[in-house]
Amino acid sequence: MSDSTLEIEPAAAATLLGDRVELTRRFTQNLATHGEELGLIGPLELPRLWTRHVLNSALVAPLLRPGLVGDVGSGAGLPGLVLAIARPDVQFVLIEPMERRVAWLNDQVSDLELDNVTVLRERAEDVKLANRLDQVTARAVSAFRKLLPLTAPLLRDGGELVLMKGAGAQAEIEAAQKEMRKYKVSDARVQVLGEGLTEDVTRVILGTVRA
Ligand SMILES: C[S@@+](CC[C@H](N)C(=O)[O-])C[C@H]1O[C@@H](n2cnc3c(N)ncnc32)[C@H](O)[C@@H]1O
Repeated sequence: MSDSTLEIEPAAAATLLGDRVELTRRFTQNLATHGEELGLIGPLELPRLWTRHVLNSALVAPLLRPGLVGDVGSGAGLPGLVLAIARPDVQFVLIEPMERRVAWLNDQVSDLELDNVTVLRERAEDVKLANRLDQVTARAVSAFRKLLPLTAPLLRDGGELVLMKGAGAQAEIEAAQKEMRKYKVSDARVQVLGEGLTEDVTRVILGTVRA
C-alpha cells in the first residue's frame, strides 16, 4: 500500500550527506523497520521519512561547530543521531528521559558504530551539564518560550541555541521576550534552511547566550 511504503531516497540526501549517506541510509532503514512498533514515529510517516524527518534534520549539520552539542528530547534520534552521523567531527550528548527511547538511541549508536555520541537518560532540567555545551539543538519538544529554561542554562557564555521550528518560528520569538531576557539570550532570529534543495524547508531559531 502506498501510504505505508518508505519514501524513495531523494537526490538531496547524497548532496547533503556526502560520504555519510550510506550510514544515514542504514539509520533511516532501521527507523523505517522498527520506528512504528517502538512508538518512535507515527504510522503515516514512512512515505515522508526522508524528506520530513531525516533530511530536515541533516539540513542543520552545516550550522554546527566542532565542540560539544546537546540535543534535548532526541526521541527517535531527530535531529541528534542524524547530526552525529553527518558531523563526526562534533561530539554529541543526546538528552532523553524515556527509557524505551534511550534504549533505541543506544542500540543505534552501537549499530551505526558512532563514537561521537553519549546518551543520557535525563530530563534537560536535571542534567548536570550547566554552562558546558557549545550549542544545543531540539526538535518538536516545546514552544521556544518553554524550551528556553530547558536549553539556555546548558550553554557556556557565547554558546548557541539551534532550535528546529515550524512556520510560526518568528511569532514564537516574539512571545518569548521575557524568557529571553531571563535566560540572557540575545540576537534571536529565524534562519530558513534547504530552500531549493528539498520540498520541506527547515526553520531554526538561532540565539546566543551571554553571561
Ligand atoms: C515529540 S518528541 C520529539 C522527538 C524528536 N526530537 C523528534 O523530533 O522526533 C519530544 C521528545 O522530548 C522528550 N522530552 C520531553 N520533555 C523533556 C525534557 N524535560 N527534557 C528532555 N527531553 C524531554 C520526550 O521524551 C520526547 O522524546
